[in-house]
Amino acid sequence: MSSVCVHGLGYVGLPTAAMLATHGHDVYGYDTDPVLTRELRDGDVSLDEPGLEAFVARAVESGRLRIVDDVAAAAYHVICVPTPFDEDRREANLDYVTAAGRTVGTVLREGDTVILESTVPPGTTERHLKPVIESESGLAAGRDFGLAHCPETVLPGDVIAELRENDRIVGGVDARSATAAVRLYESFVDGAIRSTEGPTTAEFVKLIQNTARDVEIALANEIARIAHDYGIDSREAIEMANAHPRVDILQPGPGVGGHCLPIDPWFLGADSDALDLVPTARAVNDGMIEFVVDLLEELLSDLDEKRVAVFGAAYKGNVDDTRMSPGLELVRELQHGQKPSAPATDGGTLDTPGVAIHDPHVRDPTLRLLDVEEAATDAHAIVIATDHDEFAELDPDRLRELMADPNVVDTRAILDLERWRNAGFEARRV
Ligand SMILES: NC(=O)C1=CN([C@@H]2O[C@H](COP(=O)(O)OP(=O)(O)OC[C@H]3O[C@@H](n4cnc5c(N)ncnc54)[C@H](O)[C@@H]3O)[C@@H](O)[C@H]2O)C=CC1
Ligand SMILES: CC(=O)N[C@@H]1[C@@H](OP(=O)(O)OP(=O)(O)OC[C@H]2O[C@@H](n3ccc(=O)[nH]c3=O)[C@H](O)[C@@H]2O)O[C@H](C(=O)O)[C@@H](O)[C@@H]1O
Repeated sequence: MSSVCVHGLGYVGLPTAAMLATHGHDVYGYDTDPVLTRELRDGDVSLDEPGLEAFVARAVESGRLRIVDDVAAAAYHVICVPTPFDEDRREANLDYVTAAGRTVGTVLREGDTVILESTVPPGTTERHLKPVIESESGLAAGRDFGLAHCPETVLPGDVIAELRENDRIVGGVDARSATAAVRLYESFVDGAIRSTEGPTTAEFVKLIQNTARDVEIALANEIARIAHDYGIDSREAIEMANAHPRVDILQPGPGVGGHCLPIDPWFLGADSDALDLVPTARAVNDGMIEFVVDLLEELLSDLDEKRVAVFGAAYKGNVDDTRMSPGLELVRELQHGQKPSAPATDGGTLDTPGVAIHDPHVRDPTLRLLDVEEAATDAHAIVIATDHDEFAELDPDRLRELMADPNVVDTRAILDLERWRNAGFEARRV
C-alpha cells in the first residue's frame, strides 16, 4: 500500500480519497477551502450522495484518511480539482489545474507519481500540467517522476459503486508512469484498466464519452419536439422504438445540465475545427428551455402576470448539484420574459414574485427556495424540471386547492398524468 495525497475534496476527490483509504492506503485529503476541510474533519459531508457521509466517516475513523490544510508529500498525488468552462473566452479554465500542479511541485520527490483525474481538453497533461510541475519541482516527468491522466467517469447518484466498478483508462507520459498509475487503480477498481498511448488519448476518450451522451440526448430531445408537432406521445414512441435490438434512444427532458455534459463537447473542440454535429446537438439541448416555455404558453396563453412554480433546481434527479441546471435556466428565462414593471431579481438571487422554486434536495442560500406548498400557492402552473423521487409522490388534489390555476408541465415524465388530469389539471409532457 502507498501514501496518496488527493488534491480537491469535491464530488470526485472526496469519495476517491475515502475509497483509497478503505483499500489500505495512507491518504491525505487536501483542499484549498478551509471551511470544507473543517467541516469534513467534523464529520460533516454536505454533498447529497447516497452513502458518502458514512463511507467518509469510516475512512476517517480508520485513521487512514486524514483531512489536511497543508499539502503532504506522498508517493502518489491525485488531482481532482475543478475545470470549469470560461464562458467569455469559450475555453477551459485551467487555473485550478495550474495551482494544483504548483502545489504538487513544492513537495514532489523523485519516484513519486502524479495523476490528473480532472476532465481537461486534449493535450492538457502534456502541454500544461507537465511544465508547471517540472518548473516548480526542478524534476523531469518520465525521468524523475511519473505523470499520467486517468479520467474519472463516476455517475453522480451512484458514485461509490461506480468508483469500484467502472473501467478506467490510464495514459502515462511514459510506460513507467502508466505502470505506476495502473498499480494504484488496481488496488480498488474491479473494472478493466486500460492503458492508452499517452495522456492525450485518455483525455480525448473521456470527452468523447460525454459528448456521445450529449448528442444522444439531443436526438431524444429533437424527437420530443417533432412528436409534439404530430400530436404523438414521444415517450411511448421512444419505448416502442427501443424494442428494436439495435435502437436505444435516451429520454427527452428540459435540456442537459451538470458541469460535464454541457461543457465537455466544447473542451473537445479546443484545438479542432472539425466539430459540426456536436455544436448543433448542444444548441438542440439548450433550446429545450424554449420548448418548455412554449408548452407553458399553450396552457396559459400568456405568461404575463402569471406565477410559475418550478419544481427542481438540481440538474437531475436525487442530487443536490445545481450547476448548469435546466430548472434554474428556466427560472431565468421566465424572469426575463416578465414585463419591465415586474420586480427585478433580488440582490442576484433567483427570486421574483412571478417565479417560485422548490427543490427538496438543494440547500443553497442564494436561491430563495420554498417548500412545496409555499411554491404552489397562487401559482398558475407547476413545471417539473427535475426527476427527484419526491415529485412522483406529489398530491395533485392538495396542490390544486392551493393553486390559482391547475396547470402542470412534466418535463421528466415522472408524474402519473392521468391522476393529475383526474384531479382537474391541464397537463403537458416533454
Ligand atoms: N462531479 C462529477 O460527477 C464528475 C466530475 N469530473 C471532473 O472532476 C473534476 C472535479 O470535479 P468535482 O469533484 O465535481 O468538483 P468540485 O467543485 O465538487 O470539487 C473540487 C474541489 O477542489 C478544491 N480545489 C480547488 N482548487 C484546488 C487546489 N488548487 N488544490 C486543492 N483543492 C482545490 C475545491 O475547493 C473543491 O472542494 C472536474 O474536472 C470535473 O469535470 C469527472 C467525472 C465526474
Ligand atoms: C457518459 C456518461 O454517462 N457520463 C456521466 C455524466 O454524469 P451526469 O450526471 O452529468 O450525466 P447524466 O446522468 O447523463 O445527466 C446529465 C444531464 O442529462 C440529462 N439526461 C440524462 C439522460 C437522459 O436520457 N436524458 C436527459 O435529459 C440529465 O437529466 C442531466 O441534466 O458525466 C460525468 C462527468 O464526466 O462528470 C461522468 O462521470 C458520468 O459517467
